[in-house]
Amino acid sequence: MNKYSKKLQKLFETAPKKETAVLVAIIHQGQTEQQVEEYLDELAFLTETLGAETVYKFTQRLEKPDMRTFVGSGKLEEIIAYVQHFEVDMVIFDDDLSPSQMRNLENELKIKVYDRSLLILDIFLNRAQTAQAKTQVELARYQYLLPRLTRMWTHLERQRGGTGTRGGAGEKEIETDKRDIRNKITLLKAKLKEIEKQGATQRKGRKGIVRVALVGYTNVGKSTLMNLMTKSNILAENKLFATVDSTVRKVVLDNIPFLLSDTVGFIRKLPTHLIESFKSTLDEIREADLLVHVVDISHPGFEDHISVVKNTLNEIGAGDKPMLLVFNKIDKVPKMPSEEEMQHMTDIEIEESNYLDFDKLSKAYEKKTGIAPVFIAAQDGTNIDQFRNSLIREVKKQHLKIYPHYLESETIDLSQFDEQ
Ligand SMILES: Nc1nc2c(ncn2[C@@H]2O[C@H](COP(=O)(O)OP(=O)(O)OP(=O)(O)O)[C@@H](O)[C@H]2O)c(=O)[nH]1
Ligand SMILES: [Mg+2]
Repeated sequence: MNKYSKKLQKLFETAPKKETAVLVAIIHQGQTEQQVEEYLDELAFLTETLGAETVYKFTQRLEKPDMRTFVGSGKLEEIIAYVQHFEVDMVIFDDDLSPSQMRNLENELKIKVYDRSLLILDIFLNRAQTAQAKTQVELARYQYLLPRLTRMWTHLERQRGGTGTRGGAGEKEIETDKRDIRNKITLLKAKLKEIEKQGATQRKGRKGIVRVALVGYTNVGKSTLMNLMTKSNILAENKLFATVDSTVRKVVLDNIPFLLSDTVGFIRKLPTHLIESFKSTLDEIREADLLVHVVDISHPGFEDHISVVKNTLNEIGAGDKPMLLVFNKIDKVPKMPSEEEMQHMTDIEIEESNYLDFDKLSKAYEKKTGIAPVFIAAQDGTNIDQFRNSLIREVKKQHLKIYPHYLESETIDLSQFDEQ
C-alpha cells in the first residue's frame, strides 16, 4: 500500500518539476568527438545554470548545418521521437539558429527551442543585478528575439509579461508583439544611453590611478580572487556567469593605490552582438592599464579557454594590454612528482599520469606575455603572496607611466582616491 495519503499524493503530482532538456550539436569536419563532448558538457552546465536538467545529448557528423532544420532529417526524426516519448520540455542547440531554422524546428518539435545565444541571454537576464546590466541584457534579448518571434515565443513572452494568451498565439498576436518589442527596444536604447552617460562621468573621475581588470573564461575564479584581494563579498559560485555586472574596488598594496574590477566571464561562441551589448561593462576592460587573466588550470580545456579569452579581448580592442596570467585552482590538479619520486615511476606511469608541468607552462607563457605567470588556489589562498608580489610589480610599472617621477619612498595621499 502507498504510505502517503491521497491528499499528499495529489500535492506531489502538482509539485513543480525541474524542466528537462536535450542538447544537440554538430561534429564539424576537423573536430573530434571528444572536443564536441566537452562542448556539450559546457552546454549542459549552461542548461543547469538556467535551471533545467539535461536528459540526453544528440550529435551528428555534418560538414555544415542543414539550412532548414540544422540537423539532417533522419536525426531530427530521432530527436522528435525521443522528446515525445520522454515528454522533454526543451531542445537546446549548441550553435546559433537562423530565424527560419528556429521556426521550422519549433513547428516540428512542438516544444521550446533554444539556441546558444538565447540560452546565454536568458541566463544573463536571470543574473543581472544593476540597472545597466539589466537594460543591456533586455535590449540584447529583444534584438535577438525580434526576427525569431515564433508562436511559441510569443506565447512564452506573454506569460512572462503576465498578459497571457490561451493556447497558441496566432499571426496577428505575433505582429502585435513585434510592434511592442520594437517600441521596447527604442525605450531601452534611450534608457541605456542615459545610464552610460553617468558611467562615463564616473570613470572620468578615476583618472590618475592605475586600473586593473580581472578577466577570464566564466567560472574560473575571478570573483573569488576579487573577494580575496578586496575583502568584498561578491557572489562566487559554481555556476556559469555568476557575475554579469562589473564591480570596482580600490586596493592599496605597498602604498600604491589602484582600482581592481571584476568583470563578466567570457565563453566560447559568445556572439559578437552580445559582446557589443556589454560595451559599457566591457569599458572597464578597455580602459584598464593591466589585465589579470585568470585561468582554471584544472579544466581539461584550459588552453582553449585562453584562446577564447584572447580572441574576445582582441574583438573588443583590448588585445594589446599588459597581461598577468594567473593559473587558478591548482589544488584541483595532481601535483607534479618531484625528481626523486619520478625515479621510482615507470615511463608509462609518467606518460599516463597527465601531470601538468608548471615550470614548462610558466616558461612557455612568459615567452608569450612577457610576464611570468603565477599559480594559485584563490579558494584557500595558496600562493597568494606570490600573486600579490607579481601584481604589485606590474601595478608599479603602470603607476610609473602615470607618475614618472614617483619614488618608492614617497607617500601618496590616498584620500584623493576615496569614493571610487
Ligand atoms: N577548487 C577550487 N575552486 C575554486 C578556486 N577558486 C574558485 N573556485 C570555485 O570556482 C567556482 C567559480 O568561482 P567564481 O569566483 O564565481 O568564478 P568567476 O570566474 O567569477 O565566474 P563567473 O562570474 O561565473 O564568470 C566557485 O565555486 C568557487 O568556489 C580554487 O582555487 N580552487
Ligand atoms: Mg564572477
